[in-house]
Amino acid sequence: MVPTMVDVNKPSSGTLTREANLQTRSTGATIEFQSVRKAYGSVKALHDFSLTIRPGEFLTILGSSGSGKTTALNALAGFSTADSGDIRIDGRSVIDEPPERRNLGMVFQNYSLFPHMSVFDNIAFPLRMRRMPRRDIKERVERVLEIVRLGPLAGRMPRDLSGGQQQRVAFARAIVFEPPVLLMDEPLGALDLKLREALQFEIKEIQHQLGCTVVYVTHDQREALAMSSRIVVLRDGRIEQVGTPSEMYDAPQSRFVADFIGQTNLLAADVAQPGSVAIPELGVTYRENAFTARPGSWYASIRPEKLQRRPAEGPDIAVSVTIQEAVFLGDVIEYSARTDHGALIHFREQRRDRDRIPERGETANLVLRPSDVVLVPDLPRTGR
Ligand SMILES: Nc1ncnc2c1ncn2[C@@H]1O[C@H](COP(=O)(O)OP(=O)(O)OP(=O)(O)O)[C@@H](O)[C@H]1O
Repeated sequence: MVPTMVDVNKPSSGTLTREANLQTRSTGATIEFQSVRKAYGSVKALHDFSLTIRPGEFLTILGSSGSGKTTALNALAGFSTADSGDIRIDGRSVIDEPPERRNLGMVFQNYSLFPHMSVFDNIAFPLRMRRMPRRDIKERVERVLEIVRLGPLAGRMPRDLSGGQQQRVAFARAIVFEPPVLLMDEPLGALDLKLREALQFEIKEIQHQLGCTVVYVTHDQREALAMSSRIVVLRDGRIEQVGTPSEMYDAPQSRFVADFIGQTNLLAADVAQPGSVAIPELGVTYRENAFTARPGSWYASIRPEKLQRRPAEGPDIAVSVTIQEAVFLGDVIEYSARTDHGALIHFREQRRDRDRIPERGETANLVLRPSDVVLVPDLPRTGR
């Protein structure tokens, strides 16, 4: 699929020279999905998918296996045709255009390098397809090799590279023609954790410099939180929530998102009247002044770091627990504990010097602020 990635008819606008300062460039395109639908037989892979991605945004499509992430990306790339709806890049409908005319850079999980070409030739390929003069090709490839820190390996063949290096080459090849949009489908999925984290950082840095719009697909919520300007959570082909990483973490709008992004404690909660909340498994009832949830059944989402062993103050909620397990993670200790009302909850503490770690069977008093409890509805699965 790689040879068809580039638009041979339309050379890229800017020319990257040695003098070019990448940091001043901003070439990202606006992408609009308008009511895109796609079904495979009776499976509705994407329902009425509408989303506007802003120029230069790093937008991550996050969801579990089968939620429709790749379907959305493939519709944008042109590898599959939407059943209905429109997709626009900078206002221009691309829905009837083949992939090679959409001018998108792409990186996939399986590096898909040309095995018979050197690193240099792999990266030069999109430029040769565009019939760029030789000297310009050399300049650009060398510059991009520098960006991905592979200069010394220009002459190597892909089989002589590590997985991380191969993925850097794939990335270099995707950005060498300065596409206004870069699509990435689980690009780091095959790499080990340390390398993945290092490359996450590098990709972010480079995207900042290039200013291109990135649409990134992953099922890894940590990766989504680390990299994105905004995240779209997909569930069964529908958008469950769109927001910045901190919005998704601090203000999930459903039980599903609260559970999917980060760790949390989810406990049944009853709102008797606006402002009065009972969480029976914690044995607490409290008032929340700034609170607007309708009376009825909700879930309380409480992040583990919000539960603290400290004296209660003012309106704080106090919960008495018995420690079950303490997991030592270096700078942080993670605990599981049982409340006096039978619920298993998790809390997390920064470790300070010489802190004694409570042991299994010890009791502890945990405290949290009412504003740290996020009430979320349990939206049912909608089905396909
Ligand atoms: N070519 C196809 N034929 C039939 N069903 C398909 C096809 N491609 C995808 N599907 C179905 O559409 C749904 C969405 O698939 P999609 O590949 O978009 O999910 P995904 O979120 O990318 O999953 P994963 O993380 O596993 O790649 C799934 O139920 C899948 O089985």
